[in-house]
Amino acid sequence: MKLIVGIGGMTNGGKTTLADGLHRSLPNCCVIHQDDFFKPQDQIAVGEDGFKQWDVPESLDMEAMLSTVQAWLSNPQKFARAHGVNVQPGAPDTHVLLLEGFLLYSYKPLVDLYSRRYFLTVPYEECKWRRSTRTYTVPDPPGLFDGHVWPMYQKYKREMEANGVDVVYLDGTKPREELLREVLEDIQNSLRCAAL
Ligand SMILES: Nc1ncnc2c1ncn2[C@@H]1O[C@H](COP(=O)(O)OP(=O)(O)OP(=O)(O)O)[C@@H](O)[C@H]1O
Ligand SMILES: NC(=O)c1ccc[n+]([C@@H]2O[C@H](CO)[C@@H](O)[C@H]2O)c1
Ligand SMILES: [Mg+2]
Repeated sequence: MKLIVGIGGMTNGGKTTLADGLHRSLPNCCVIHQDDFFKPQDQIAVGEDGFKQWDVPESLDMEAMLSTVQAWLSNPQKFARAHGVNVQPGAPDTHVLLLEGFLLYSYKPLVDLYSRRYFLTVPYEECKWRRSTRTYTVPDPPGLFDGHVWPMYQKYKREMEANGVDVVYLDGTKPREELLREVLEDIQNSLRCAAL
């Protein structure tokens, strides 16, 4: 049985933290990080606002991300081994793929492949504060959060809702352990239901 789970939501909602926790807790579980599919810096458009447009789907090579998902789908055992995930010999033949990223539900060819779509959010002030503590491979220039990151987040979330994408919202201000427990139980339930 194969289950694809999306850990999506806003920047600094806690997606990578949650995905890492799930990865450690679930057997035969692989993770694909959307941030690994950013195009090189010189291919990122500069908007009329003067900011590099990182937070739009065009900044990501989503075809490459889809190919990676297809490689997992065609042979999850082989994919797991190639990515250093121990395949449990005696365990039921159950494989989970976690996709983790900030624009998971805006790319049509992927959107129907998820068995479950989570969406982490925190309030604006918390998001802005957490972001200010981070240094990305290309550090945020002054004003990027309010000028680009936040408006694009709102735009693509509105679009997702208008398209009727079914997501489970998670409150990213809850303690890490609580979020992990909640989502882990939910995934384990899905696995049990799918096995019936
Ligand atoms: N449940 C939580 N409560 C408080 N802080 C958290 C929680 N989860 C993660 N954090 C902190 O918030 C910051 C962002 O976490 P994380 O990197 O997991 O988020 P992300 O959604 O993957 O962000 P990015 O947009 O950079 O991919 C980190 O400093 C992390 O330690
Ligand atoms: N990983 C990167 O190459 C990169 C470069 C510049 C900005 N970002 C930010 O990452 C966040 C998603 O995790 C987005 O909000 C980008 O702004 C990433
Ligand atoms: Mg992250």
